[in-house]
Amino acid sequence: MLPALTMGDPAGIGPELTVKAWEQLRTQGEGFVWIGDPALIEGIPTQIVNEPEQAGAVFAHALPVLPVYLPGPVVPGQPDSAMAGQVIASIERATRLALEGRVSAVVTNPISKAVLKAAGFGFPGHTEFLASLCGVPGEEIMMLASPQLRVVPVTVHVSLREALDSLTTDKIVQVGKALAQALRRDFGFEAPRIAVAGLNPHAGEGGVMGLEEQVMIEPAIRILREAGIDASGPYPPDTLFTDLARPLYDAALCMYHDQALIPLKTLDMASGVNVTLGLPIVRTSPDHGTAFAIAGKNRADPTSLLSALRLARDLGVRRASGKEKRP
Ligand SMILES: NC(=O)C1=CN([C@@H]2O[C@H](COP(=O)(O)OP(=O)(O)OC[C@H]3O[C@@H](n4cnc5c(N)ncnc54)[C@H](O)[C@@H]3O)[C@@H](O)[C@H]2O)C=CC1
Ligand SMILES: NCC(=O)COP(=O)(O)O
Repeated sequence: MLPALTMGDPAGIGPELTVKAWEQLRTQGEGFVWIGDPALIEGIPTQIVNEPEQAGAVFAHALPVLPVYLPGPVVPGQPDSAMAGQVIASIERATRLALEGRVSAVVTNPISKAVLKAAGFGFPGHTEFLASLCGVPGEEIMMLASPQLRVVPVTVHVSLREALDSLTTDKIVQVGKALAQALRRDFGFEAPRIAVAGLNPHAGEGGVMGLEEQVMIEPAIRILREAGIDASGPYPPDTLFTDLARPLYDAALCMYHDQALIPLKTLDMASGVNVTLGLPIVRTSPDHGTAFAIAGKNRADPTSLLSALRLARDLGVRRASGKEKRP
């Protein structure tokens, strides 16, 4: 079974990444089925398939496409909210196929949150939309993973002010527990070590630089530890991601989006992968966005998409073997 790769924003770098991924994978016995408008694909052969099961036999000689036709022409770098319905339909179809067990995973090309919102899309991004499509709204966890670091932000796509207001002990515990479970199930850690970041400079320095560590984060760590999870901290965020610190934990639980994503992307944006934990299906994506400024210029680096496809395969294999072992 192959993963499904969604179209993403047609004016972004998704089509070019799809072409480059096909070129790299076609001789390696791996593949994917792309759900999008074949008119976006340039320079390589495409073949329309009616069912995802046909894609494996096609992949070595053409990009297999489950078609979703756009309502008009696309200019690279110029997003158009008139395309939003098809962008969303591609994600919906991939998810449905994954829930039906007909594709091994959903791998998403980047979408523009602002463009979709302008068209009335009611979700901050894929992460929340996929949880809703899978019938588990609120259980989604966003992880960014690279060979050097795994990070999970407790609060995600909200303003920094809103992130601070919405941070609670309960939320940190909920995300920490889900993270521990995913590290066991999906990443094979028997006793995962979770390093919890502080919120304030110097993790509050004993309350001199903020009280959130004492009133919110430390109690959460205690609850996680009482639940048998190897959580520790809160650690000063400025040294949590150094070369010396990273080998000491398997994932960092961070308090807000940029606390998590800045170190990951600075260390290795090319290999970073976004993984949605807490879903009944496997979903990965590149860690970057639509990169409109370079769309259509043959400058897009497919490494992150290739990493996302590889991780989707590995997670699928691990979940399948976990199921086999259960009584
Ligand atoms: N999973 C998703 O669908 C994601 C979507 N986005 C969306 O992407 C849009 C643009 O976001 P930005 O913050 O500008 O981030 P971005 O990742 O699109 O671009 C940041 C910088 O990195 C470069 N870049 C990104 N990917 C690249 C690649 N594969 N090869 C070469 N250069 C690359 C861009 O040219 C730009 O200079 C936003 O609308 C955002 O919502 C952002 C992150 C993830
Ligand atoms: N910054 C990460 C990000 O935007 C992920 O968005 P999505 O995968 O939820 O669409």
